[in-house]
Formats: sequence, structure tokens, C-alpha cells
Amino acid sequence: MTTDVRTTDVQLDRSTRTEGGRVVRVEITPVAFRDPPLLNAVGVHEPFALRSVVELVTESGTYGLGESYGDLPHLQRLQRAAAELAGADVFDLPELRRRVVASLAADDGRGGHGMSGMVTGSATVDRVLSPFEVAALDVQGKLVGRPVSDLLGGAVRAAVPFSAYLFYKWAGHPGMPADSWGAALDAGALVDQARRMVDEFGFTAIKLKGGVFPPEEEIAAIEALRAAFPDHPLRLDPNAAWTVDTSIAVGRALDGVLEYLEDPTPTIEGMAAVAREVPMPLATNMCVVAFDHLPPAVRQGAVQVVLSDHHFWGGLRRSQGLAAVCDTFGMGLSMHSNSHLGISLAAMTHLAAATPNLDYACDTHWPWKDPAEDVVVPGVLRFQDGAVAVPTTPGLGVELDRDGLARLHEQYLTCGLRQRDDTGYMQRVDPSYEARSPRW
Ligand SMILES: O=C([O-])[C@@H](O)[C@@H](O)[C@H](O)[C@@H](O)C(=O)[O-]
Ligand SMILES: [Mg+2]
Repeated sequence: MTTDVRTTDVQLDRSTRTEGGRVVRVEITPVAFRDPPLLNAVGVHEPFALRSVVELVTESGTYGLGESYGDLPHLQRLQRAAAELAGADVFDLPELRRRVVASLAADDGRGGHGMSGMVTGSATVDRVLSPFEVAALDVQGKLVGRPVSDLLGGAVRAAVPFSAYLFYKWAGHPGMPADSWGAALDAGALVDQARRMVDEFGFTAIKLKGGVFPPEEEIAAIEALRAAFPDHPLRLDPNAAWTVDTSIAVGRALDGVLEYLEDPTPTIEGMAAVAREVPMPLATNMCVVAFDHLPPAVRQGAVQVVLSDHHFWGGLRRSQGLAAVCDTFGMGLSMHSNSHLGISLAAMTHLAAATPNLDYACDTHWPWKDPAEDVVVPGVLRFQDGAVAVPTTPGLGVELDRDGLARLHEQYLTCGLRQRDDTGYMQRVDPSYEARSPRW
């Protein structure tokens, strides 16, 4: 006899469940925080980065936090999903997903979400679900008195290592004073930038965002970093700015220097062609960004390291599913980051802590954020020796700073930005600029 366990048919007796986990209210607050003029393969960061803060409030008065992209089309989807969530049980994550799916039934999946011109076909449902799932886990943890890492199976590390994330950059936004980092437009300035990041945060790995200058200049920059930091693993990520041939040439030139080369060229097929010819592992957060990209990528041997990101892989539990797939197929696992605030850092830290096969220091844009701007009460998330200690208090371990939230929401209202547009901003400064992938 078989038992039908299709999730749609499950009628669970919830009478013995932890009290107080039903959602009574959901707040979605768009926020903007200052961002330096960081250069990448599609343009330059605008003066503000946009995020959305999700707050799930339950019948017990307990609230849970999630953070996601702040682009208007995504924000509107979050609001549509939020409208479906009243009465949902935070312990019933499949139900949360069903409601999010229902809210997107008529959605064509188009519109921005905060990855700018970076190639991504990541699933809309997963992107929308993610902050609600994180917020639900935050509530769960608070109700049962355990940190989110425990809900994910238990922390296998007490602190999560992150890498220094170097960017070529202008001294300041056009028409505005230089920021404290100053310009970084050549190898020497990148070495200075790395020195400051390593001194201030203790990072033990270094990533360079490339795809900005011709490949030979970026090779020279990596070689200068290698000379200055002989013991730090190095990574280079040109966000698919190179052809297959250029990628192979750069990969060979940096033999023995990079721990991995990230997204040198577009598409799974392109990456597979490069992977066959270069000595180092290839990593991606561009050609494998959803579960249905995994089978062709595995079949073709296109990537050896996947950069997970709970913001587009559907939350923390689905990211653990990704980790299991990577483990099964012998692929490494690292973690991707966009510009983010403290809720995301807390979620990334819990996830990384509870993911045994996370083999590399995670990415974070954190050093680029003004420490005075955040939506969480300061003090919990601190970098020591390049790592963030995993919060041990219930839930995510971070509390909403309501004044900070109000300030960054006000900044959102007045900043004039509603969608990330690195290319458009660059074109306003340099009308001849064209975004091209691959460029070299
Ligand atoms: O913020 C940036 O400029 C990054 O290039 C970001 O958009 C990427 O998504 C990311 O950091 C990456 O690793 O590709
Ligand atoms: Mg990348």
C-alpha cells in the first residue's frame, strides 16, 4: 500500500504546535543607503543602494525580519505576496511558499530586482519568497528560543569568514566630495584598498571585482595583490566581460595565483568551454542562479564552485538544498553578495554557519556601507579576523532599529532612485559608454 504524501493533500494537526506563530501583519519598507561609486562590468554604482525590509508580525507580537532587493518591480511583488500572508503559520514554510506562488500567478517575471545588468534568470518565486522565509525563521527561532543556525541543523562553525571585496572606483560621485576610500583606478590603489580592508576587518581572502579595465590591467592588479598579500587566497570576478578565448588566456596567465576565477564569460556553454582549458576552478553567481541550471551545468562541467545567495535561491532552507546538490556532484560552494544591510548579513552568517560544505570565505559588500547607516541595532555583527561571530540569541539575533529604518526610508523617498541602473548612471557621466557582454 502506498501513502499519498503530496504536500497539497496534507492535513496536519497543528493543535500541539508552538503558540503564537500566526502572521497578523506584514510590513514592507523600502530603504536607501549611501553607496560609493564602485565600478563594474556594466557601469557604476549610483549614490544610493536600494533594499527592502520585511517585518512579519505574529499574533504573539513577535516580529521576524527579512531583507531583499529594493527595485520597484520587486517591491511591488513583495507587497502583493505580503497581502496573502495574514493567518499563515511561520512554522509552515510550504504554505508560505504556496501563498507567494499564488500572489505571483499573473506575473510575467519581468522587471528589476537589484542585480543591475548582471545576467540572471533566477526564479521570481524564489526571489520573492526569500525575505519572508528568513523572517519566518527569525520568528520561529524567537518562539522556540533558538538561533536560526540551530533551526538549520546547527552551526558547524562559531564564526563565518568573509573575503575583502575590492572594487575599482572613482574618488567620489560626480559633483560630490571624495569618500574616505578615494579613487582606485590602478593596481597600486587596489593594493592600498586591500591593505585598509585587511587592516580594518582582518580579512584572510581577497576578491577583485573586474570587468572594468582591459584584462591585461586586471591581471597586473591580481599580480600586484599576490605580491603584497602572498598568503591570501585571491579571486577575480569580471562578471562575464570576456570572450571564451580571453577567459582562457587570463586563466592561463593566472595559473597558481587564483583560488577561483568567477564568471569570466557568459552562459553555461561558455563557462564549460573555459573550464576545459584553464587550470583553476570556475565559480559562478551568473550562469547557475536557479535549480534548473544545475543539471546542464553539472553535465557540461561548466562550474566547479557555485556562489549561493539566499536572496535569489529562495531563502535559507532552499540554499541548504543547493549546498546538498553541490556536495553530491563534487562542486565547491561559496557565497555571493550584493550591497546589503545588517539583516542580510545576519541571515548569511546563520546560513554559512550551518552549511558544512561552505568551502570558501563568503563575499560581502559590508565594508562599502557607511557604518552609521543600518536598520539593525548596532553591536551584534562585528568583524574580527575577517569573520563574523554567529549570533547565539534566538532568531537571527538582530533587532530592528526603528529610527534607523525611518531614516533610511526617508532617504529612499527623497533619493529619487527606484531601480538600480549602473549602466544608465555611467552613461549620464560618459554618454559614449555601452554595456557589452562580453566586452573583451
Ligand atoms: O555590486 C556589484 O557591482 C557587483 O558586481 C554585484 O552586482 C554582483 O552581483 C556581485 O557582487 C558578483 O559577485 O557578481
Ligand atoms: Mg560574481
